[in-house]
Amino acid sequence: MLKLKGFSLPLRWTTYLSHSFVPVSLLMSGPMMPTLEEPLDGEKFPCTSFIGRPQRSASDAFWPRVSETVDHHFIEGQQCSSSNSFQEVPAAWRRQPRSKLPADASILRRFCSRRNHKVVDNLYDSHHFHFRRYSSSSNHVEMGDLAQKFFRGLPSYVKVVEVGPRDGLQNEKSIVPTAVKIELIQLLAASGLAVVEATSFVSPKWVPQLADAKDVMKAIQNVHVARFPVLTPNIKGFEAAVAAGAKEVAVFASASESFSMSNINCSIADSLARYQDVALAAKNLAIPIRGYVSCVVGCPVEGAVPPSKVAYVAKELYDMGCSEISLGDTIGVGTPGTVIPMLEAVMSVVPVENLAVHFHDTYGQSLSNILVSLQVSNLLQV
Ligand SMILES: CC(C)(COP(=O)([O-])OP(=O)([O-])OC[C@H]1O[C@@H](n2cnc3c(N)ncnc32)[C@H](O)[C@@H]1OP(=O)([O-])[O-])[C@@H](O)C(=O)NCCC(=O)NCCSC(=O)C[C@@](C)(O)CC(=O)[O-]
Repeated sequence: MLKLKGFSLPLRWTTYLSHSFVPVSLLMSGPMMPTLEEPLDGEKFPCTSFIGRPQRSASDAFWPRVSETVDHHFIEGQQCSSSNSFQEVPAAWRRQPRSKLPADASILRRFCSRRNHKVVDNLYDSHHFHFRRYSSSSNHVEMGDLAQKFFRGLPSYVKVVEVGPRDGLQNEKSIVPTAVKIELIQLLAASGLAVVEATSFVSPKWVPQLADAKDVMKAIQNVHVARFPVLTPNIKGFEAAVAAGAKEVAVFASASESFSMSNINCSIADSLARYQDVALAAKNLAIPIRGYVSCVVGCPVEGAVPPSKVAYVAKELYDMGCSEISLGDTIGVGTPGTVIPMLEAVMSVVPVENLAVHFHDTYGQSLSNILVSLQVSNLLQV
């Protein structure tokens, strides 16, 4: 919990990376693969019963929650969580809750500025740190060489898209005051984050938490240090977003039919048709549009999702004009063993420069998934 303007802000950080991927075809070879573990056994992931619930108006009606203690934890000094998570988290995959979370705005500032270095810089800093540590000791010269070889396989540039104010807050039951959201966005931007996904122009009946999207956008119009894309599920949302001052939008499809129905109340095909309209309108106004694909490795209802389905949806979004396709492990069930073949399939149809990854940390796999994604994207550059 963060306290901002006297309000306890239940932040949920989502890691969303966009970076220069490089097409790769020989991904499954290498000594790493046999040691990979799956957090869940079998084809089916744990099911939730939220599909087909008559009551969809509550913000958590389609996103099952985990308890606060499971949900909030830190990985390498960052608060990570998954808003789109299962209720049942296998005990073996639970992490210890962080006992001391930042408690006021000044701590949030420190926290935010540290996060500015997260994933991009934290990832690299920690790698460099390990490398220096190993190579500074004569006992570890060999390890230094190994580390050097290993980390040479990472891209030199990674773009981070912060999605906390949107993805982090969208499932919170208690409505976060608009002023708190605005301050959060301002602080994130002030910390140096170049892209902060600010809110969603979705139906307030489906996501009451973000019903103040217009007011939030209005209040950040004078913040010029960052870009503030917003989610738009249809042309109505797009028009409202543009009227509110949005200069970038994102559409969100799914690789799972069940999830598509549950999330946006239509089939994958219908959603793609809707997004065609949004993409056309965005093109006419020269507004950059990004596309998410949800459930890229697993769906809470359908279980494992075939990489070919992800590739299909990603390609459709790319072809209609999405300049960046974000591949979302919506429920955090991905592991390097499932993420790599998925990336391989998508990279065979969408240029790697146009891909991004979005991992939830439900089972503590997000950092390893990010790492393999970076490695996969850079493999041909090594
Ligand atoms: C898509 C709809 C709108 C379809 O919802 P629907 O009920 O099928 O829509 P409808 O066209 O029948 O309209 C119903 C009502 O909603 C209104 N409406 C219709 N559109 C809008 C709009 N844009 N903004 C405001 N209001 C809207 C519309 O005007 C009407 O109002 P009424 O006449 O009943 O008063 C709904 O299902 C919806 O809003 N879903 C959004 C759900 C959502 O935001 N989910 C979380 C997104 S996160 C995600 O998907 C994953 C991601 C991106 O994080 C990556 C990852 O982790 O995988």
